[in-house]
Amino acid sequence: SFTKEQQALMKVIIDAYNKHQIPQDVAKKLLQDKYSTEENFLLLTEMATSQVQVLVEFTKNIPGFLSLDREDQIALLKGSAVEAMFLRSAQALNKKMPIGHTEVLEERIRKSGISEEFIKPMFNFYKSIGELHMVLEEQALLTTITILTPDRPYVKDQPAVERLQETALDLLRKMCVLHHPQEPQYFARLLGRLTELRTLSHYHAEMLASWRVNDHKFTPLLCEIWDVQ
Ligand SMILES: CC(C)c1onc(-c2c(Cl)cccc2Cl)c1COc1ccc(-c2ccc3c(C(=O)O)c[nH]c3c2)cc1
Repeated sequence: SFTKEQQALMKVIIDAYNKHQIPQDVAKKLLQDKYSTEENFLLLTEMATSQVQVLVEFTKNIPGFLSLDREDQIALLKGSAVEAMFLRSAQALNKKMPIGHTEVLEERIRKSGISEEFIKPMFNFYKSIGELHMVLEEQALLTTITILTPDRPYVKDQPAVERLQETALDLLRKMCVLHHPQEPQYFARLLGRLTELRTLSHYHAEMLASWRVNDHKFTPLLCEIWDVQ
């Protein structure tokens, strides 16, 4: 059973997760009929930029986040942006998006100039997330826990971040027991995805480098959060 504080925390996180979504008009652009590698890259850049804005707004709603040292807030956002976007794009690809959206997003990711060596682990991850059949609360808490990772580069007050992350981990553990009573290992499986996210984050740094070699341009927001250009 959940304490009063845990119920309040879950409500705040779920409301923020539902409130901060990519605007429909941006998501709809995925359906336009141009499928060149260039066009796919431009659309994905627009999605990522919109997703980062959504991520910043969501993060500001995490109880305790705005009380952290300001520079640590930036370090946590920069350190978790790629992982949070893997989780969000995984949920988009696995949820029954409006007809055709899922296939279109997958198609554009596969044909955006990402080399095959990264496509494989990326779509294995998407599949492994889909197989978990997470409920919304688990998705929102897993994203929260990823953002509140204490050992990101340049975080000064790690214990303060640890305390916030532990609160979210306690809540996620109970959520897993509630929604997956037949699977005592479910919580451990979810945390295993966080390890896979770190690996993907390293692949992503190489993806960025290879896009840049081919003179692909990113938006100012992405350049800032990914320290490129
Ligand atoms: C700069 C570009 C080329 C880039 O670089 N690395 C990655 C990238 C890639 Cl290719 C894969 C994983 C992570 C990253 Cl950062 C990307 C593209 O990133 C994204 C981010 C997020 C979405 C995304 C999210 C939600 C939804 C959604 C819903 O919620 O209803 C409906 N449509 C959605 C689309 C798509 C693409």
